[in-house]
Amino acid sequence: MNDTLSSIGMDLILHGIRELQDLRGVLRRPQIQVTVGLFLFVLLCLTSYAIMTLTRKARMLRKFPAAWKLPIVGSIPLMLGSPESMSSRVAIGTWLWGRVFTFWLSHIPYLVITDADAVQKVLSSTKYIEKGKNYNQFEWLLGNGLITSNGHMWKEDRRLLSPSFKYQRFDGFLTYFNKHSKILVEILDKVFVEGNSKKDKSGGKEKDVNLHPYLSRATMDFISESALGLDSNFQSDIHAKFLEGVHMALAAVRTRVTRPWLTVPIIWDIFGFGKEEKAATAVFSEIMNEVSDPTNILKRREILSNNDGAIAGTKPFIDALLDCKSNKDITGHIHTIFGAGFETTASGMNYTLFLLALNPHLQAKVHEELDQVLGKTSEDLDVTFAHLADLKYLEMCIKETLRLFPPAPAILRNAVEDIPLETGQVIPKGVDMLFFLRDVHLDPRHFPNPGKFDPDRFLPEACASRHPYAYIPFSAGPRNCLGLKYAMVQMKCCLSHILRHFKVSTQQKRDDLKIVYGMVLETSPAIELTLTPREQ
Ligand code: HEM
Repeated sequence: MNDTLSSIGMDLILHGIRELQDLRGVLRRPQIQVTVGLFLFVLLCLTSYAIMTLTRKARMLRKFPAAWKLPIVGSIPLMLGSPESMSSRVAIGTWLWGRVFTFWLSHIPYLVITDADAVQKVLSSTKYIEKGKNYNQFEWLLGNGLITSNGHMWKEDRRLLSPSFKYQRFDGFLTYFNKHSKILVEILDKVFVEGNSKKDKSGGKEKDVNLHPYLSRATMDFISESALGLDSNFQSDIHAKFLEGVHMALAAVRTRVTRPWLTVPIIWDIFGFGKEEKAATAVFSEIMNEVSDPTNILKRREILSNNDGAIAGTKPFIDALLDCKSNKDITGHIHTIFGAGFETTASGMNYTLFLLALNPHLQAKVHEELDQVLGKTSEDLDVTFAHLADLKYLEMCIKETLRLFPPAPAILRNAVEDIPLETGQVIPKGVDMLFFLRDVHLDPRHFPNPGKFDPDRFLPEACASRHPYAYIPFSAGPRNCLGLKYAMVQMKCCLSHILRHFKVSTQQKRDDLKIVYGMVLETSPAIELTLTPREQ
């Protein structure tokens, strides 16, 4: 009996193999290959057409204007082109389809939002605080903490971190900001005054210099000491490799953001991006492991218990974190604060200096204010909170800069439920919403002649009558930037030191620069400036 069964089984297997061989033979014929290929293609087109038109999401999204789309690839062809042209393509999209439109990344729909009313509807709500799906690719920089977390975890983290970002706690931070700003001024003095900047070969004139790396290193020192209470001395050259790594990794993020079809892991690796990205992020991780090493945390605990090394009144972020259950949690939060806090403020300051260089008459007003508030002499002076409160025009210049060059150019949210808009349209549950902050800021309904650099837009009376969500460089609502006040104090303090000592000029024009949307807003080419001592 068993023999009969096994021989039948054997026959069946042999029969199956023969059938497969026949099928392979058939499939080898070119006509059949073309037919099967065509069949699969049509099937794929029909499936993708069905997803883009018949699903619940698609039917609800039909109420919104939509970017042109094709079966299978969706609106991806509109993304082809250099990363530098992405910002102008968003602007063209806004012009063609309005301030809320749908964009299909293959079969995945996104809603691009740059309308202040729609922004307010989503960002002001405590319900719509879930981040979009794409944040995991930023984990190397931002850690696995507040910025990338969702739901219950986010609420816990926000509750834990919020007290340490209270304005009253920043008194001590000013000590750090003053100390490292003075070091920065000394370094810049060497670069520009002691002739270390390269001469322009053609005219023998001083060549403009990219200040961004100097500003980044200074902001790393600010954040390092504010977070840990320990001086990591990033402005010395030891960490030069680190910035290189960060900028390489940011370039990889730019590629990911602007060419999402490359980010399928296998394609990413085949094109060699994976290797490059790993090498770049490894440099950053190395530094992160060093600064947020548990031994540093222990050292900080020791300083606090001995109370001998801490600057009086200074409470670094880590003090608020020492209640965390594990050192691993503390390390994660420190990583997030670092990642969020250095490139953003370095960019904000670089763009402010650039726009003041292009507008010497406005720069003169800043200098006048600095002379009035801080005194004309170049004597060593620490900027205090009282000074900062009086530096109103400088603050208006920074705010206007963040409107035109918001360092964090875009944010993502996921619709955890249907979101009805005032217009009658409903954002369907599950769709990712993409907010381009610079494009929100360039709406002429809220900022007439939007491209013009005009700090007076931030006079109190002008702000009072403006739409509350027309200006959102730090995002807005319950999930806004926790470091907003910290960032403003830090940028004002550091810029007042730089501008007290130097006049800033540039040979570049605004039109020479292309805006590049990545994780941080960049320009191509990089901004280059010349600093001249004011006392000369
Ligand atoms: C000019 C400087 C800065 C700008 C323009 C800026 C902008 C932003 C934006 C737009 C977000 C929202 C991100 C999103 O929803 O995806 C954000 C979140 C955040 N920022 Fe900033 N930021 C700046 C500086 C800082 C600094 C210096 C720190 C820390 C010291 C910081 C800490 C954070 C944190 C922790 C979050 C996450 C908040 C949450 O999800 O609850 N930021 N920032």
